[in-house]
Amino acid sequence: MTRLIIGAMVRAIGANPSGWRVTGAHRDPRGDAAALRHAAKVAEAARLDYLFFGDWLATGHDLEFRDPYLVARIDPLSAITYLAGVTERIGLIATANTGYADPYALARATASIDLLSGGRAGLNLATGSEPRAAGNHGRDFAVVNASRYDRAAEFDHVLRRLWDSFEDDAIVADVASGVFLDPSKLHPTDFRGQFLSVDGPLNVARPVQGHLPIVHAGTSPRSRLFAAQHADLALVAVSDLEHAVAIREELRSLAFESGRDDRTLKVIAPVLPIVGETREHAQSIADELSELVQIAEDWPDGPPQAFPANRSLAQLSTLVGLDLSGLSPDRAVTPAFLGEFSAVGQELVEIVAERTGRSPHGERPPTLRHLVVAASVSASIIVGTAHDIAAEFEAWGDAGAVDGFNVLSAIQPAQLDAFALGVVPELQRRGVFPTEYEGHTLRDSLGLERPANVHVGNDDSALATLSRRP
Ligand SMILES: Cc1cc2nc3c(=O)[nH]c(=O)nc-3n(C[C@H](O)[C@H](O)[C@H](O)COP(=O)(O)O)c2cc1C
Repeated sequence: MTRLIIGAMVRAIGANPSGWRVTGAHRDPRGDAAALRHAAKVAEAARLDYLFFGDWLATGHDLEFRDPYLVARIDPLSAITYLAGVTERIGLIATANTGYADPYALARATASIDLLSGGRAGLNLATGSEPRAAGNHGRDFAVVNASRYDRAAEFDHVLRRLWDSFEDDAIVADVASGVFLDPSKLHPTDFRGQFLSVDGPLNVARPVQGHLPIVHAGTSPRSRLFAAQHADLALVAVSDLEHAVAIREELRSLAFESGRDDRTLKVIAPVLPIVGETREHAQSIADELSELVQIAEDWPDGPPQAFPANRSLAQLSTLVGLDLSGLSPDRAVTPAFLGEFSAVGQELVEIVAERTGRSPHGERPPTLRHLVVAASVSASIIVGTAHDIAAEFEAWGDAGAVDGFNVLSAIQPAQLDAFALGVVPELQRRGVFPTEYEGHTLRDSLGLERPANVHVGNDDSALATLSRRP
């Protein structure tokens, strides 16, 4: 039996493109403070391991149609700092982009949050490939993009060196003698690399956790190598269980080859469960979400320029192998119509049936809209009761496909509440998720040791050479 790691991937207005349109959903980012507080309280009461905040360094009208939560959101370091003050046990992971962040400023902010939260902070190092981010930071995108993983490796090295500036017992604060600091235990960083140059030392005490747990999310082989060499949690996009097993094996062997204990690399998959009291109830929620996703044909005068091309009957036509132009998106897929579909089209119909309960042979057949949505919304969705979802999670853990899940909520707060109050107790009943926090820090929750300070037991002249080699 596997102890799963479970965190909530927080998207304040919901992770489904139409989640914000559902009655009762949080939809105005100006009210995120209350929404984030609520999410944190609910997740902590359910004993989730962490709240995870992604990031995106640009905005625009196109994002409204793709991932509306990206349009306007609280910056992740601000979010976790805020939540550190209203929670006590749950881990708090923020994303930073190594292409644009300044390592000294980031080491300082994250060490501070770790100290303020009693050792509950984690850091997701993204190399994000959004071209508009470059313009927002006065950088050349082509340069940033070409070298992003080399810079990320240097960045991780420098962060750890900065966090090691103070030995744990460097601050003496001895009232009797008047000695505040033992200067032999404060170490310069003195790093000169290809991309980064940092003198140090950092002006914040060593984080409670020594080094914050590092997360990395990506899809390319280079991303996987970076995760294997530098991360504690690898966040991977997987299509199915077999794919997940293969990716986890690959990551673990890369970690082993790079000289690590491969068990210290935890592989986490994002998943979007749609939870209902019965299977039919869950399917009706998924059905409503599909109905509320706008597709190109919803605009009588043509969709806005920024609208995604894949959310259209034109795109669906190529998948099902039929010309659907001019048809209504609400056209039912009847058995006769289905008979004309390609194999890919038939598979889409099966996905829709699994998610929404609609079948061409039933009373409520799927429509073309359902197929467009199933083809264009890429999240890994599981629809069912708490029992169904817990059983699926357990099966993935037992198959060695993942060490845990980052849980997305389609509708906030309703779906995070349903997961926390329904699925988590079911996972606990099955013995795959603990009922209490096991320790005090995020590392404790993740089963990770606190790393030693690189300066302890080392002589600094040897380190001077090391520090110049990322
Ligand atoms: C599950 C997952 C979550 C991600 N979250 C973020 C994020 O919050 N911010 C970001 O800039 N990039 C994020 N990324 C994108 C990666 O940082 C990277 O840009 C993308 O995977 C393409 O680069 P790659 O080919 O090196 O993997 C995420 C990727 C995955 C798979």
